[in-house]
Amino acid sequence: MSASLVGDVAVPVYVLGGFLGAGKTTLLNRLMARREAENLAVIVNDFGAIDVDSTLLERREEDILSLRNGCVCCSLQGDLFSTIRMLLGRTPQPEMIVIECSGVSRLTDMRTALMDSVIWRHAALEGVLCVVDAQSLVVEDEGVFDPLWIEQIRAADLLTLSRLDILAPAEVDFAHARLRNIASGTPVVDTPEALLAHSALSGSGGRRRFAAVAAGVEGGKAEDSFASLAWESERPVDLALFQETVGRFSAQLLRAKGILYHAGASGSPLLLQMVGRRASLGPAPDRAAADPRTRLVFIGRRQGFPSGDLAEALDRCVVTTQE
Ligand SMILES: Nc1nc2c(ncn2[C@@H]2O[C@H](COP(=O)(O)OP(=O)(O)OP(=O)(O)O)[C@@H](O)[C@H]2O)c(=O)[nH]1
Repeated sequence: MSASLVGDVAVPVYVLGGFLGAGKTTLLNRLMARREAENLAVIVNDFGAIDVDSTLLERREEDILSLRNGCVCCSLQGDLFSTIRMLLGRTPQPEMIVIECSGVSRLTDMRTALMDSVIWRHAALEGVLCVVDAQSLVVEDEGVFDPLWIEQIRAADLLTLSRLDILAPAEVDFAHARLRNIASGTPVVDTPEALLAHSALSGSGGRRRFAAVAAGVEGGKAEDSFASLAWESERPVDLALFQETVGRFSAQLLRAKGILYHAGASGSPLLLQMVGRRASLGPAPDRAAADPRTRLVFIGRRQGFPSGDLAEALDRCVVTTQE
């Protein structure tokens, strides 16, 4: 790294991780809304080939940098370092860099990557935060928890639960208890305010703690166990047929998201969000109109991922004649 590119004080870096659809982007939006005045830079990593997350972030475009089609913890590590270097070369430098990992990033690998001796001196990892879907903690059997999900939870300095708003009080207690079983001793905070006040995110304790908890993890790249399909269309889709198609494939998918242009009466773009079997179609953010095409990403386990069949079925949803 060229000395002329960097300042004297290391820029703090925060890693935001969590499994597919856990609520990372939602939380980031909430955190950024509370730190509006600051000169934050956000690096968003989408596992799929289409960048959906930066469309969903309510922040000035120049603050958000997108890395897609892989994971920043492994295949996109070189791109991550180049992006951090580029940010450090800005005048003024960002006050803080937040990296939103893809849902299949291994957080221990992120720690190791960011401990690179040169990067560390100029962009210092202050804390790793993991968002955990409380609803999954409540409804899933412990035996089916994904090993990557467990790894992400255990690698974090700080945990936060999402979807508490849709759980009953007893379920919230149950989710907390289950989380303590997986990662006893790691602090858990429930609100953005508490998160921002926490030492692991305020620069007062993260680095020391970080050094203490860094640990190796066996095995190949986490992303090798997952596959994604990026599907785009210039023409609108038939909404009913699309919904039926996604429903049919949902058992083979872990996550789907993106912008949908349909042939319905209003024609305004929709935002698809599917996490596990839970799917919703709501109004797309205004900035989606800058790129008036349907652009969707589907993610599942590599084994048995229905890439070809799903792409063909989606192609059949495209409206070819005016009805
Ligand atoms: N009710 C409720 N819904 C939430 C909460 N957090 C996230 N969601 C919803 O869960 C879906 C996925 O949220 P995202 O924030 O996009 O999740 P993500 O972890 O960024 O997803 P990936 O980057 O694709 O892994 C969206 O439909 C959100 O609106 C929450 O605290 N409560």
